[in-house]
Amino acid sequence: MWKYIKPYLLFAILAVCFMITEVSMDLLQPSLMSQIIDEGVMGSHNQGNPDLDLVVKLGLIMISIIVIGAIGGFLNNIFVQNISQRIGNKMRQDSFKRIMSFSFPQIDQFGTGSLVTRMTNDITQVQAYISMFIRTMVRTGMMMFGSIFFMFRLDPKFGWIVLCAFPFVIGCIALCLWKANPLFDKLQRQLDDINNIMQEDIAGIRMIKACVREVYEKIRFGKANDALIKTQLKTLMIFAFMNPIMNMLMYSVIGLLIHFGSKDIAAGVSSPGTIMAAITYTTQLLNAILSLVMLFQIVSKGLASWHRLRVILETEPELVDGAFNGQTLTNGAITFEDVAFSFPDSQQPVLKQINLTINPGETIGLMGATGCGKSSLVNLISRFYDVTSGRVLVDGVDVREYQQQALRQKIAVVLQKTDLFNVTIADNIRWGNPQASDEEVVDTAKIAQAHAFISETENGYQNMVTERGSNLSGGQKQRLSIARAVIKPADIIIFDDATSALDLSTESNLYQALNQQRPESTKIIVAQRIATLRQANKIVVMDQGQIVAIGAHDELMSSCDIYQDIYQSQLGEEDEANEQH
Ligand SMILES: Nc1ncnc2c1ncn2[C@@H]1O[C@H](COP(=O)(O)OP(=O)(O)OP(=O)(O)O)[C@@H](O)[C@H]1O
Repeated sequence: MWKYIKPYLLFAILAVCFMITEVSMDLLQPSLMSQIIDEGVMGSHNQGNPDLDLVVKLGLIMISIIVIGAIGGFLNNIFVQNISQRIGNKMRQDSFKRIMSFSFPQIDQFGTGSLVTRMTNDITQVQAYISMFIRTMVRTGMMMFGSIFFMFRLDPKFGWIVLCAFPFVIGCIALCLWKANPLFDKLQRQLDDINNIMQEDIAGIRMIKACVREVYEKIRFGKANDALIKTQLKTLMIFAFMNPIMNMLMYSVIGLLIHFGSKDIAAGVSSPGTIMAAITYTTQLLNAILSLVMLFQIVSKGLASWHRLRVILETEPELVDGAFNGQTLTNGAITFEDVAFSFPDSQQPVLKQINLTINPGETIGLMGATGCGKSSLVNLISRFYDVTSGRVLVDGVDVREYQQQALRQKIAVVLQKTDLFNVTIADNIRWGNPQASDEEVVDTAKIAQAHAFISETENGYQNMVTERGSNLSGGQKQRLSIARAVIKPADIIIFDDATSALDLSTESNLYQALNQQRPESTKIIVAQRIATLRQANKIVVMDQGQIVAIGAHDELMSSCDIYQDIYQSQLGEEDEANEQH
């Protein structure tokens, strides 16, 4: 936390100075008021005759004090808000940067909902904590000590009455915080749960409606929401007890002050102004204690949130950058050397003994039953995950030795799941290469077989894509994702089941155009359909995490049983594909 506060230390000191000014002015008021009553109105120094000149003079001083106090409070507020907003902003930026450097398993470990809660709600809590701390801590501390000091000055007896009430006040606050603190942690975790459900449900609303699961999801959300409300109410109940107890304590003190004060007035050793000032100081003290309670609540919440943020800020990225900047002699060569891979937290090997060499410019088809490890294998090339053993080399260099950005600059990937952004079609394509000209965008869309449908839309390339591409068909989304990858000047292009929503003719045109326009790029095509892979230089057949055969279509037809079985099961499609050629 110090790291974030340090740059604003001067501002914080100034804010404290303004607050001291405000509180000092507040503390002077009751004494002045007492003087106005005793000397001005009651004329205690003028044989009982009211001194109106003194009342006007002291009244003007009092107004000046109020104005100075208000200016101090105003400036303090501006400085404090400025500091807390800037600190929150910096924390948000740092957390975002750190999250961007996390590996996929690290993101999974936190959960998207929790990361969003930490970046939003937790940062707001920390901001509130910082501003309350600077503002209320100083104000409350000064008010408490100042009020007690002035009470002793008015009459030591009054000071002792207030001091005797203090152990009860502190005991009451300590008890409440001890009870409430664990609940603050719980509240944040329950907010995580709610955010997770909300995120899943809003993103998957179409599926929820399609499966008529609205009621189930409502119940699931309701349960999480109820749990949160229950904890919130528990916390509120704890603090709801506190205010009346504090009020009771302080009114008892006021009662005692009036009791002893009236006796002193009767005995002629005190005045009504003194009693009034003592009561005002007690009220100021009560308010200070009540804000202290609030401060403790916000500090406890803020600290719980800060702890959750720290976990993000102090989590080291799992994938450590290598030193290599990606300048190689060859472009697009890939080698798997004895690679094995398991997902973190899983003992089950997903890939075993993978040995494979892919030459620059080659087109490789990757096929096999669902779940056999095809995506896992291609994910190792971009270093989305690290191998468990063995090596993956890109252009002769182990991917772990690359600077991650330099490595990924060489590779364009079209993932199985299409993610488009809420910008224009042109900008979605340009995402792969922000420097690309309008002409390049159109040329790439033509390769991806997207130009025709884009041209038919009302605004063409300037048409907005709605969130997650919900205004496009599955095949259109896939084609835009392909265009986004192809526009990137990469040596390697990976299609991970990227054309599953395209008909065979469109798919065939796409690969033909790609081979013509980008002959030098190495292409890896993961697909289930043999028709998709027939033009590949080599087809790699996988089964249960292992490579069981490598060869061209005709070779595999005569030597690989698994390939033959897949061929037989897709015979209808094959005929259609032959017709396309
Ligand atoms: N993030 C993950 N954590 C743990 N296990 C995973 C993860 N992703 C995939 N798996 C498991 O790893 C295995 C291989 O998955 P992978 O996605 O590589 O298969 P695939 O051949 O690409 O499948 P498909 O053709 O269905 O896309 C599967 O058994 C899957 O359950």
